[in-house]
Amino acid sequence: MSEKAMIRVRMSMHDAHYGGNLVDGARMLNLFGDVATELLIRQDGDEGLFAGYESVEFLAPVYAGDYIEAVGEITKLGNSSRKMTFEARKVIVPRPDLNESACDVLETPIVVCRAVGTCVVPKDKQRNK
Ligand SMILES: C/C=C/C(=O)SCCNC(=O)CCNC(=O)[C@H](O)C(C)(C)COP(=O)(O)OP(=O)(O)OC[C@H]1O[C@@H](n2cnc3c(N)ncnc32)[C@H](O)[C@@H]1OP(=O)(O)O
Repeated sequence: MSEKAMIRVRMSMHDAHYGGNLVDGARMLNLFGDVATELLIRQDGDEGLFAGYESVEFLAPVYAGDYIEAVGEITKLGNSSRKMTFEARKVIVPRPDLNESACDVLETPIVVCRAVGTCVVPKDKQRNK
């Protein structure tokens, strides 16, 4: 229906929250929020507001040092609602087993999180009618 939006971010030691430098799952929702904002700006010329998620799945662990690509697209346009799907994928991983600075680009990205959610842009703020 609409174009996709994508951001790519490296998880830092600041993002690590649990043992073994595991990153909090909420960090993926933080990325999806920025993807949603871009989708809404492209669709409506407005940042909009996130109303809610109907599903969130954490499918693989994320660690400090991983590069995460978060993508999303609008799948349904309501009057003021915009339903979206999101996917976060791990595309680069550290290789501490080789040495402290070694990293690999993954031939096949690992899907770490999927979500479906709805944002709202009130009618009077939609600028791309
Ligand atoms: C991009 C990321 C941004 C953020 O993260 S912002 C920070 C987090 N979000 C917020 O702080 C938002 C707080 N919530 C609100 O301000 C309000 O609450 C809303 C503006 C989200 C909605 O308020 P109202 O417009 O008065 O609600 P309605 O008139 O009942 O519904 C408007 C449209 O939105 C759909 N909708 C409302 N809630 C949900 C939901 N929880 N899940 C799915 N859809 C929802 C409805 O159906 C309808 O749709 P239809 O205009 O197309 O007919």
